[in-house]
Amino acid sequence: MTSTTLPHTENLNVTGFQPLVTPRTLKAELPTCEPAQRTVQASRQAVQGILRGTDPRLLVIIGPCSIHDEEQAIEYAGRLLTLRERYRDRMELVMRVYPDKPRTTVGWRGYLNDPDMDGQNDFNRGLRKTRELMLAINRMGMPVGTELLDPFVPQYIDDQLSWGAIGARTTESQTHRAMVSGVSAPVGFKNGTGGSVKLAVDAILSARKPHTFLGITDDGQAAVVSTRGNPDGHIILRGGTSGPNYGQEHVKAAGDMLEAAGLTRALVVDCSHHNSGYVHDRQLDAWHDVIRQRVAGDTSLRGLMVESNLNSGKQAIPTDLSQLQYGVSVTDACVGWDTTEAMLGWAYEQLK
Ligand SMILES: O=C[C@H](O)[C@H](O)COP(=O)(O)O
Ligand SMILES: C=C(OP(=O)(O)O)C(=O)O
Repeated sequence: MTSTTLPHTENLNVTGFQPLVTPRTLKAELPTCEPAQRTVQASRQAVQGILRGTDPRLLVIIGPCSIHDEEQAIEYAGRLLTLRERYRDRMELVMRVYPDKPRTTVGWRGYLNDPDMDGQNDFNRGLRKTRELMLAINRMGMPVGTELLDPFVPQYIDDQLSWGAIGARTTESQTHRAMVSGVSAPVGFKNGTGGSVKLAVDAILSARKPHTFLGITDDGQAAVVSTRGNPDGHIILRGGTSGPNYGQEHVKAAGDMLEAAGLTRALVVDCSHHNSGYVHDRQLDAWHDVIRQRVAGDTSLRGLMVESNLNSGKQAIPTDLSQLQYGVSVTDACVGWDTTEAMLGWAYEQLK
């Protein structure tokens, strides 16, 4: 067979390649600064201390399900910062800044993937805007936590993260476990969507070890990446298809599983997702229950996650983006600001 008659066998389903900005270029355009670095360093240490049991405070990761508007995110960060400072002797507040969203099937994949919400998927602009936003929030003094989904992304924002998460849909993925082994901040693994906590325990064990995998360098060169291992992996209980898993029996079972694996009995509970049945106000049930368990003496409960926004509920993304409602989630429904304030104030009193 001559080359002209060879069948075409590659890139049959690929429609394009576009150059990606390098991490070094982006960091040169948006360099970190002393106030941001101080926020990150202090909060990482606080989170590590809470997870390792040397800091008795409660970790609270709270904020919108997804970011879609930087001005609203900054307004939320400013309000949360006031509460962070007010409650800092009993709680370490980290803001959920989630620009990279996993989807069950398809849907808008977030500010990092499609910052203009127009289906153009301008990743270069999304990465720029994401780094710019995280830097601005850290500069204010508000620490940032995010879900790490696309394996290239940490190279662009690792220096801005106080805490990271691997989502329920990717906790079992070897790629994500290996990626976490190189992340500079503590990272929580959600239990699987089916409810399996074992997946998250396996993920912690894997991410603690050194790994070698394929990634990119700061210069955007494809590379074989070698890592040291991340000692601060932990479980995030988020419920599963069979129901919530924040009750006492589930918390005990997860703690026992960690202990049997030789790991610290340290848990974060996500009040949202299957723990709220995706009904935003039901996050309060988990919030109250878990804080009561902790106050009653369960020291394995180190942290809580809440999906909260300026305004409550959720909205579908309209074709005409000028119709978007201000401060309302475009992914999962969130509690609004008044509820957020009341939840944190109540917890502060209970944690006396
Ligand atoms: O946290 C947000 C969502 O639960 C997650 O991105 C999955 O969303 P979907 O089931 O609407 O695709
Ligand atoms: C997608 C999220 O959660 P989960 O992975 O638990 O569905 C999230 O926290 O935004």
